[in-house]
Amino acid sequence: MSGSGSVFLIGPMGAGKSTIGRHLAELLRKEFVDSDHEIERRTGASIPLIFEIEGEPGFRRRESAVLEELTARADIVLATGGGAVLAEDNRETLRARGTVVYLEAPLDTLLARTHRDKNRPLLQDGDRRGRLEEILRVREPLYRATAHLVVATDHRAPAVIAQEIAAKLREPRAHENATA
Ligand SMILES: Nc1ncnc2c1ncn2[C@@H]1O[C@H](COP(=O)(O)OP(=O)(O)OP(=O)(O)O)[C@@H](O)[C@H]1O
Ligand SMILES: O=C(O)C1=C[C@@H](O)[C@@H](O)[C@H](O)C1
Ligand SMILES: [Mg+2]
Repeated sequence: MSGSGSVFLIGPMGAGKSTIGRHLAELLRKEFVDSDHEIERRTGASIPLIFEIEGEPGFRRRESAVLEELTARADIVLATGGGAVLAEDNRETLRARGTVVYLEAPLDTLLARTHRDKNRPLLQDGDRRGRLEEILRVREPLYRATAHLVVATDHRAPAVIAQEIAAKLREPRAHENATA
């Protein structure tokens, strides 16, 4: 963890990174930035279209470039994309430049929260449960290894979770807990 004052939210699709991030930024009086939105803004294309044209590898290259830039900023709350932890460079950068908070939720909750959304190309059609299960199997250890703090998000409103994160961030040394 650095002294940048920035907070980076990680976790799978539907964990609430974008939603909770906005609340948290307001509470902490920091700027809120969403890396998925930033990628869309810079390319002028939606995430599904980027996946369609450039494939997942193309999207991941854009994601890493945007993360490299955004994580260098001080005093922001950053909602990362669900796959941000897949690249080792991203994991190292996140951990070194801010306090990393893993928002976790059980599979059924994640499925319910991403049920209607058409903006997540990795969860369209077919066996959504099977795909999300596989995604979690691969990523869960990476989320844990990258996080300074782990926060459960099930059965609680985003604003309440944001308050809990803000309180934890105020605890001396709490965010120094290394899970890696
Ligand atoms: N704690 C919560 N309780 C109930 N619903 C929630 C909670 N957090 C988020 N949601 C809802 O779940 C959906 C997904 O949340 P959000 O878009 O913030 O997830 P995300 O982690 O940013 O996902 P992605 O990685 O795909 O960007 C939204 O409709 C949001 O309103
Ligand atoms: O979990 C993922 O791999 C993704 C999550 C979203 O935030 C977007 O970054 C994109 O849909 C990919
Ligand atoms: Mg999001």
